[in-house]
Amino acid sequence: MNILITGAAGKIGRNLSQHLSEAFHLRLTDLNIDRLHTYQGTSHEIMTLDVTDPEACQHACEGMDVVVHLAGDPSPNAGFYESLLDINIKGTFNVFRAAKDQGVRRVILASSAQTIEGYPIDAQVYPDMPTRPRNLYGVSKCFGESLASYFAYTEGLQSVAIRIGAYDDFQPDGPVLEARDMSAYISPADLCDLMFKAITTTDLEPFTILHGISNNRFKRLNLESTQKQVGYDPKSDAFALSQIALYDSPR
Ligand SMILES: NC(=O)C1=CN([C@@H]2O[C@H](COP(=O)(O)OP(=O)(O)OC[C@H]3O[C@@H](n4cnc5c(N)ncnc54)[C@H](O)[C@@H]3O)[C@@H](O)[C@H]2O)C=CC1
Ligand SMILES: O=C(O)[C@H]1OC(=O)[C@H](O)[C@@H](O)[C@@H]1O
Repeated sequence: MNILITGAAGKIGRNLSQHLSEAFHLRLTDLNIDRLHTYQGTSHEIMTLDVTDPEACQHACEGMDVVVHLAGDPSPNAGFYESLLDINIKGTFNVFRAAKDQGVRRVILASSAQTIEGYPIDAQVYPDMPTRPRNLYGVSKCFGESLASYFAYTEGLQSVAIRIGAYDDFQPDGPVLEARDMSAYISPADLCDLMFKAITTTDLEPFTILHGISNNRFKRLNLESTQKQVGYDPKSDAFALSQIALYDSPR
């Protein structure tokens, strides 16, 4: 299977690319490909891609089976005109448009827990509840989900939106996470597992929303449908990790 990854040089992209490189042929793209030099001379491709350029997106999607769209401004404080409009909104449209035009079978979108962050902190959110973003970054991810649904049901391009939570490598000597971030936490290993399953599961609906958090004792997003739809089996629990951190290395 040929897989295009946008934003492959970013925090999530570097980890995911490494994980997927054993099983698939990858076309790794980013605005800045310096951090992808380790793939030079391998069977994988490296390509500079600015997702705000529609023609370049068409070229990048040629011959691909699946697109994993990670490129974007990941900051919940990002400004609308400063970056969200061009990168997260127009860029995401360019990637979906090109994927459809070039015959890609499935697009996986890096959506976010920020699509529902406006719900009260003690509410657990299910995928079929209306979105409730608390910032314009979350709004840009809601746009991405609507776009994915449009391409799925109107244009026949299967799509999956993964609402990624607080992605991080838990460092025992790092800062203590707040309760919300622990309930929305996803470990790199769990996200890699979920992405792999989003790529390989065959019997999905045209458009699917998956919840990307770990098996945290208290969960900001409910995992039942995600587990059922793709067999997601998360192993990490931020609350357990944090107790280990608190007891093992007093801060
Ligand atoms: N890190 C997290 O906790 C979460 C991240 N996400 C989403 O996952 C995706 C990846 O996030 P991270 O890896 O954390 O962010 P990151 O900032 O580390 O990586 C994003 C990558 O996109 C690239 N990029 C930016 N503008 C571009 C453009 N115009 N064309 C092509 N590439 C461009 C950057 O060079 C960077 O390598 C983003 O879409 C983000 O919104 C969603 C939920 C949580
Ligand atoms: O909701 C969250 O915790 C995360 O969501 C996101 O989409 C952001 O990119 C990341 O900076 C946040 O930490």
